[in-house]
Amino acid sequence: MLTEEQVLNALKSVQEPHLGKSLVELNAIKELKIKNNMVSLKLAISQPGTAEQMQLQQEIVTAVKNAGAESVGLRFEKMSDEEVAKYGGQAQEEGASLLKRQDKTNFIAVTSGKGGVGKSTVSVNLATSLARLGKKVGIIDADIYGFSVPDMMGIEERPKVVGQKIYPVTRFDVQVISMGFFVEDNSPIIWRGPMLGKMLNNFFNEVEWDDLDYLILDLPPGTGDVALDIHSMLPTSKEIIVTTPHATAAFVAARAGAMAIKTDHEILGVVENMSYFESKVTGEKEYVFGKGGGEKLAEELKTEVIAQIPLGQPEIDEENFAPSIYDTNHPIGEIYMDMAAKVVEKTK
Ligand SMILES: Nc1ncnc2c1ncn2[C@@H]1O[C@H](COP(=O)(O)OP(=O)(O)OP(=O)(O)O)[C@@H](O)[C@H]1O
Repeated sequence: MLTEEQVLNALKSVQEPHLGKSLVELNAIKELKIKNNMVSLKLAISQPGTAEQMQLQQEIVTAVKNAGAESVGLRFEKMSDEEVAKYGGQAQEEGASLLKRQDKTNFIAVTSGKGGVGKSTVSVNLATSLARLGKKVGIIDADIYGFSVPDMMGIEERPKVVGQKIYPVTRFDVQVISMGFFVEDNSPIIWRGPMLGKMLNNFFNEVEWDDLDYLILDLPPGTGDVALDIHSMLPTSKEIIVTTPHATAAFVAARAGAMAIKTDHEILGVVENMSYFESKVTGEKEYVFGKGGGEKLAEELKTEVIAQIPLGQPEIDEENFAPSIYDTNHPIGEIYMDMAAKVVEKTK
């Protein structure tokens, strides 16, 4: 069994990037929990949200894993100015980077255990509905293995690039950035882990986001590298988990949820998609994919079901073509508006 002492020992060799002293020497470890060899750490550093933090994260994870940890969850906070001054550094000026605006922007990661359950559909409709409620909203299509947000929202243009800066495309008052904007002809991309994290980091730092109340992250399904990257890059991000009502789907989704719990991320709720089919004629509900998966998952993750979305398709609007966006007067559009209102309530 891994002990606190072993973890601290391992961290003696890791230096705070801006102060040039070890994390232990700086008293930077504010919280250390170990459960079944899974380590969770809270650290105070002088300049959170910089590229150096990414480097530091990797060093910490490597060191603690080498000491015997199975997984390492990290949270960062800003060291007090007094401490920074004491250790010989200078407090950093507030910059424009999104990662430094975590107090102003609510980051909401939309995840699922497996593909095809409607995670992207939920993400784009949540984003659009929040914008319809008057919120300033952005969305990052981080589902690098299957980016679909531009198509779903009917976006044909590409972001403007001026020098080093990328300007998101705005559609339905939502600022949109997708991996799909940066690959030619839908060609399949094979991403290596570090490249992926780097790309995401660019999305946070090099995209000129306008003010944002909400940034929705459409993550790849599962509990892989990207989910982990997001968890450590955005300590304040909250999570919505999408599942279908099928028991197996809910079981797989529970794993994605377990990751959020392990890394201390708040789960805003479960969305059960494809919950039922409602007959337009009789109004009768048919539970095509089973029943109760969302409820069961919510119970397991100690959260609630914030929406049950039936099977259905948006009306096609030739003028304003967006194949996956529901209108506010569509019954499913109304469900999404209710869900967005719940999200606003929960993130107040
Ligand atoms: N409630 C629904 N009723 C009918 N079709 C739906 C519903 N939700 C999603 N779909 C359809 O199911 C397919 C998969 O949805 P979507 O791409 O949103 O899933 P995903 O979980 O993001 O998948 P992936 O991880 O593969 O990107 C799409 O064709 C979408 O239009």
